[in-house]
Amino acid sequence: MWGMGENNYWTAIGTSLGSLMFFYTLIERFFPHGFVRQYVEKYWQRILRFTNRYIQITIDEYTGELVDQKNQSYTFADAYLSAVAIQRALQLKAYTPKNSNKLVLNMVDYEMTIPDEYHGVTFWWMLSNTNEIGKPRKVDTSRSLTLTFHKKYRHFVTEKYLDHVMEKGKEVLAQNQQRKLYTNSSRDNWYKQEMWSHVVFNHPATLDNLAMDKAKKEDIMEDLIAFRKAKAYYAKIGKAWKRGYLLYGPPGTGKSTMIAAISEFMNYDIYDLELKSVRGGNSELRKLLLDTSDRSIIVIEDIDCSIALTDKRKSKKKTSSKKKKSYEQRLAEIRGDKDVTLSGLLNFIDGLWSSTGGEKLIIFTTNHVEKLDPALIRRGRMDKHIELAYCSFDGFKILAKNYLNIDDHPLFETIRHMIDEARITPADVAENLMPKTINGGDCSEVCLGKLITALEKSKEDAIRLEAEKLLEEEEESEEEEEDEDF
Ligand SMILES: Nc1ncnc2c1ncn2[C@@H]1O[C@H](COP(=O)(O)OP(=O)(O)OP(=O)(O)O)[C@@H](O)[C@H]1O
Repeated sequence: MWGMGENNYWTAIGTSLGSLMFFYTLIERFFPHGFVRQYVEKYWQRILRFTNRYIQITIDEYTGELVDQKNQSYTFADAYLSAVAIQRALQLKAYTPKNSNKLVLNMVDYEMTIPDEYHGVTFWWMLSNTNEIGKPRKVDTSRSLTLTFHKKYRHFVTEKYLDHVMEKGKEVLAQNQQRKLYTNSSRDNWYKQEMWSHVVFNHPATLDNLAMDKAKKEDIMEDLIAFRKAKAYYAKIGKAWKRGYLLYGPPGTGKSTMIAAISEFMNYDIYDLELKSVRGGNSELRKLLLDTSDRSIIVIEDIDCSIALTDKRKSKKKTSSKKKKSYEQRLAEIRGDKDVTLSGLLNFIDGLWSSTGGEKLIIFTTNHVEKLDPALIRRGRMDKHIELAYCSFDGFKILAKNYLNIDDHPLFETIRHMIDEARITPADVAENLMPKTINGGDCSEVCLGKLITALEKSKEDAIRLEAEKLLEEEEESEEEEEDEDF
C-alpha cells in the first residue's frame, strides 16, 4: 500500500512539473524572448524594496519642475543602461538622432528592470515613468531610474559603482554622437550669438592608416590612452586635464591628417581656431575658448603664420611696416580690429584654461618649428613635440596597403633602398600610388613604377639643392674674407 501511495505522490509531482514546463514553453513560444524573466525581475525589485536590507537610489530625468533642467546624471546612466541592455539582449528601441545617420539603441519607455553586475556584485536598475511608483511627476514626460542594491554595498556604490556608470555612460554617448568640426572663421552665425559654426566631421583618416613609423605611432597612441584615463591623476596633481601637442614638419607630411586621426581615435570634436579671424583681440579669444566643449581638440594650424611670434618682434614689425601696409592690415585698422597677442595666448593656455572644464587637447602645427618662440612651445604648454617627417619605408608600406591593398611586391626592395635618400613626403607618395583609373584591375606594378621614377627625381632634386646650398655658403664665406681683407 505504502509503495503504491509513494508512487502516486511522485506521479503527481511529475505531472505538475510537466504541466508547468508546458505552460512556460507556451508563454516563451508566443511572447517575446525574456518576457517571463522580465516580469519576475520587475516584482523582485519591488519585493526587495520592502525588506530593510536593500537601498534604492533614484535618478530623475529632470532636476526641477521644468523640462529644460535636464539631469546630466540621468543622461549618462540612461546611456550606460542601454549598453548593458544590449549586452543582455533585453528589449530595446531604435532611433536615429538629429544630425546623425547612426542608429542608436535605447531602453524601451515603460517599466523595465535591468540587472547589472560589477565586480561580482549584482545591481538592479528600473526605468520608470514615475518618480516613485504610483506617484506621477509634474513634468509630463518625466522618467526616472531607480537603482536597488544590498545595503552592505552602500560605500561601494557611492564611491565606485556610480562613478563607473557615469564614465561608461559618457563613453557610450560619445560613441553615438557624430564628430563635429567647428570653425570660428565664418561669421554667419553671429546673429544667433554663436561664436563657432560647425559641420559633421567624417574624415576617413585613422591612426592605423596614417603613414608613420610604427614605434612613433605606438608612442602617440599610448600617450593618448594615458591622457584619456588620467582624470584622477590631473585632479590629484592639481592641474587642468589638458595636453598640448606640437606637430611640426614640412608641408605634406600629414600634420592635418594626424589631427583628423587623433579626433577619430579619441572620438573628440575639433575646434579649428583661425587666429586671424579673431577680430576682438584677447578678450574674443577668451570667449571663444570658454565656449568649447570638453572632450575636444583645439587646433591652431600654422601657428608661426597666425600670430606675431613675440610681442617684442611684433612691435618692431609694426614700425618697419609703417610705410607699406597690406590691404588686410588697412581693412583691420578701419574696422578697429584688435590683435591677439602672444602673451594673451600663453595666458590662456596656462591660466584661464584651468577654469574651462577638462579633457581637452590643444594642437599647434607648424612647418617652421625653428621660428617659434621657446615660451610658446616649452614643455608644460606643448607637452609632446611630434615631428612629421619625410616618408620612411614603414610609412610607404602603410600607404601601399591603403591605396593598392598590397602588403608586398617585388618592387618593394627597390623602393626600400631609395626612399630614405629621396626625402619625399607621404603626400607625394600617396599621389603616385593613387590609381589613375578605377577599373578594378591590378595597377600595382604601374603605380609602384611611377613612384620609383618620382623617387629618382626627388633624389636628384635633393642633390641639386644640396649643391646650390654649398655654393651659396662658399660665396658667402668668400665675400666675408674679402671684407676682412679690405
Ligand atoms: N602621414 C600620412 N599618412 C597618410 N596620408 C598622408 C600623410 N601625409 C600626407 N598624407 C596625404 O597627403 C595629403 C596632405 O597631407 P596633410 O594636409 O595632412 O599634410 P600637412 O603636413 O598638414 O600639410 P601642410 O603643412 O601643407 O598643411 C593628405 O590628404 C593625405 O592624403
